[in-house]
Amino acid sequence: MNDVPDSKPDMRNRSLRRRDALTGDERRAKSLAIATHGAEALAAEIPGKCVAGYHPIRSEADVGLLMALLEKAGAELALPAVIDRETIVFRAFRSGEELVAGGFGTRAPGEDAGEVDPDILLMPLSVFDEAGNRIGYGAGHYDRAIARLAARGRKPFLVGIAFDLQEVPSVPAEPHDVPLDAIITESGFGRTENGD
Ligand SMILES: Nc1nc2c(c(=O)[nH]1)N(C=O)[C@@H](CNc1ccc(C(=O)N[C@@H](CCC(=O)O)C(=O)O)cc1)CN2
Ligand SMILES: Nc1ncnc2c1ncn2[C@@H]1O[C@H](COP(=O)(O)OP(=O)(O)OP(=O)(O)O)[C@@H](O)[C@H]1O
Repeated sequence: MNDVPDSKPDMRNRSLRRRDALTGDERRAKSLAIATHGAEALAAEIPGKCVAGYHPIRSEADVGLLMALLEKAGAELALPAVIDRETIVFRAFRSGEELVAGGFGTRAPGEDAGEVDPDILLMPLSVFDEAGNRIGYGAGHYDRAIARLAARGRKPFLVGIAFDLQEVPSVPAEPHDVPLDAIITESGFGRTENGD
């Protein structure tokens, strides 16, 4: 046996291969369960809060229904838009509003939508562990957005969104990585040790 730790890209590739192998029906059923768990856990504290979700790409969990439920519970919504290779911003959004190409295959509100600082980030994950360490797609977009919000004194509640099959025993954390406060999968909503 060897004790060499897995590289982040290897862990990401393996996890994304498992996620890609889900059927459309499985993804829809699991996304529905994620919406139910997320709405139940977050609805009470949501009125007036700004929640940034995402428009799914590749085989990501679809948080469209969760966003709509949170909007109904009183949330303002936002979606990320890529403005350059290193930077995403969050733009205000209402369910059903038209979106434009948002970079990297994503869809986002256009430039005329107001830029907002979210209170809650629903973050798509490639890989995660129980402690709330995560790997995204490797661009550092979310890490930098969180650092930028922190520099303005904002500390959004970070909620990872993934399927159970994306969990691993341990994700190697680097100094710039900010751990998740909570994780929602099809089996439930769980706060991590950071999210108390
Ligand atoms: N749905 C969704 N929207 C999002 C993100 C996301 O992860 N998911 N983002 C999260 O930051 C930002 C966009 N950044 C992205 C950065 C890279 C890739 C991507 O697919 N990159 C590589 C794959 C890398 C790999 O497989 O190792 C590619 O282009 O193929 C996608 C989005 C904001 N919006
Ligand atoms: N706060 C930051 N400031 C500057 N560079 C950063 C910051 N956070 C991450 N980066 C850079 O971004 C790159 C990708 O980081 P990492 O591998 O952690 O991506 P990731 O967590 O998969 O991406 P994401 O945050 O978009 O989900 C790295 O080269 C890293 O140095």
